[in-house]
Amino acid sequence: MDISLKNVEYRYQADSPFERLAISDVSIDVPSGTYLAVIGHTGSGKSTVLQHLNALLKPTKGSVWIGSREIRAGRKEKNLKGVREKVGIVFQFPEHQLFEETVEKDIMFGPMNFGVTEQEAKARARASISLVGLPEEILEKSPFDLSGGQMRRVAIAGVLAMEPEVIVLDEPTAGLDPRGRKEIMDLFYSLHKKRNLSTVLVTHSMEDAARYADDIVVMHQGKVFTKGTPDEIFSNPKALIELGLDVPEVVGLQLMIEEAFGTKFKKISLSEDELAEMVAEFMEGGGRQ
Ligand SMILES: Nc1ncnc2c1ncn2[C@@H]1O[C@H](COP(=O)(O)OP(=O)(O)OP(=O)(O)O)[C@@H](O)[C@H]1O
Repeated sequence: MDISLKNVEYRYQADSPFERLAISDVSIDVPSGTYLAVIGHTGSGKSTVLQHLNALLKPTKGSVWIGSREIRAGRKEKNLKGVREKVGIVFQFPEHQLFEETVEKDIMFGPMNFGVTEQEAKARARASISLVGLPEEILEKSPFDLSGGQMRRVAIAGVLAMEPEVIVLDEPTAGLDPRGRKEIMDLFYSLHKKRNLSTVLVTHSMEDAARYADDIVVMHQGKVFTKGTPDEIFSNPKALIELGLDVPEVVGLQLMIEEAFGTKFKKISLSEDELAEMVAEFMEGGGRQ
């Protein structure tokens, strides 16, 4: 299922004295099966964009296509259950939304809310708990007896149990230790690859954007500043640094070497091996390229 934002504007509390323009003229495509990262400084509009992807917010100008359904500004939209079911959002700290007395009931809640039978919801709970790498026994436990990392996985299992066609991740690893972060990011990447699950990742981590995404959108002050492949985006690291963003460590190293020698590499690379080769060549040439 493709998703497409076309010239979207969104104003919070529109037509009130508290109106606030959050995003404007935002056009973003998420073709079926792609992995898109959305990066940008705090307040640049990432979460606002994200909530348009399953019609939690409706544009105040422009339109959003979610599969064959168009959500257009100024039009009353009825029955959005269908699109909400197909686009699962993992919000920041999703474990804060756990509330049932057992893990199983928590995971079953979403599917049953969308009309899935109890038996089918139970089967989905078993399947999704194993997808997130937890043992089946955990289904009988209270979510509140689990560790923080396990709670996060249970909350993610709840979204996966909806069997979405697109998954949207808002800083899904916030608050986890580095190992937990990598495990969760690898889990989403393998779901993306194995099931061709379209994935949209909102992140402050340039490393994750560079490592996992096919395409990156950089938001700045409510607009799309630039978009492209990781190689394209990070080939101009100074533009990102001027926006107050980090760059991946390997790109930062290249900038440091360039500054130290006062010369430029022919290109910026995201691969550590390529960097090692470039540095070797650079040194052989006496620090000139
Ligand atoms: N509920 C709201 N009411 C009014 N203004 C809001 C609301 N939510 C966000 N905004 C404003 O909209 C703009 C974009 O915010 P948004 O949360 O989309 O940015 P963000 O890039 O996701 O930030 P962060 O990285 O901090 O999550 C900001 O100016 C913000 O203050």
